[in-house]
Amino acid sequence: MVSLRGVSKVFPNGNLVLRDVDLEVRRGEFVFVTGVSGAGKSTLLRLLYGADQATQGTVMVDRVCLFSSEGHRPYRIPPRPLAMLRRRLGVVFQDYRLLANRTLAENVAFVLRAQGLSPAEIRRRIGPTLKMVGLTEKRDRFPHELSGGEQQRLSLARAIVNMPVLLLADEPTGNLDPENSLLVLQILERLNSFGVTIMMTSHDPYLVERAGHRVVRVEGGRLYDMR
Ligand SMILES: Nc1ncnc2c1ncn2[C@@H]1O[C@H](COP(=O)(O)OP(=O)(O)OP(=O)(O)O)[C@@H](O)[C@H]1O
Repeated sequence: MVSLRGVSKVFPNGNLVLRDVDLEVRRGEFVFVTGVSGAGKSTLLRLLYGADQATQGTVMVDRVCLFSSEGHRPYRIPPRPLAMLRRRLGVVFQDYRLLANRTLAENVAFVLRAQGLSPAEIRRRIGPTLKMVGLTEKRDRFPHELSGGEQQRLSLARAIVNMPVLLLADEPTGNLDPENSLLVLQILERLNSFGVTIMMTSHDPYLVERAGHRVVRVEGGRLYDMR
């Protein structure tokens, strides 16, 4: 599902964040990406959905090449195939990125509308998605009426409503108390049991330990397989 070969990332200001990193993630895996603040966890995920570009190496996601420096000239995925790939990905951010003036149901519907699905298909998908994240009763509320944990679960609903093959979750439990963190983890595990590949960053050792999934660690620009 994910293949990084010899990937380095240097920001224009000379900041070397990833250095010759290799990573293979198989379809259906659940992988935690750990490391201290500023280690490069978000940068790693951003390379996978094309929000940022590698400087060197090869980045492949679901058999699509996003970047490769192997030819005479670096290959960068053009906007159209990138948009096609992104339809198969779900992305969750720590800061939720919800639409404040739309209800929960509309927040979820928005993603599908942007993808051109019919109103009937959109209606059909909203119910099960909100149910999965435990927000069925709140479908007509607005984001500001939700707790932090509920807002994060809504952002999760938006990421999974298009049935992604790969879910990239950047600190989805970063702002949550232990109880809500566990709830988010359980939803991700349920998705994973349906075959969705999950990559999640976290600096919560308790959560990572408890979950028992594969762990990779970003440290000093390198990537280490921990478990
Ligand atoms: N656009 C940029 N230009 C220069 N440096 C950047 C840029 N974006 C990120 N960085 C630097 O790259 C490093 C890695 O950042 P990144 O956000 O990937 O870390 P992280 O491990 O996700 O941290 P956190 O856990 O705090 O979210 C940091 O030192 C950061 O300052």
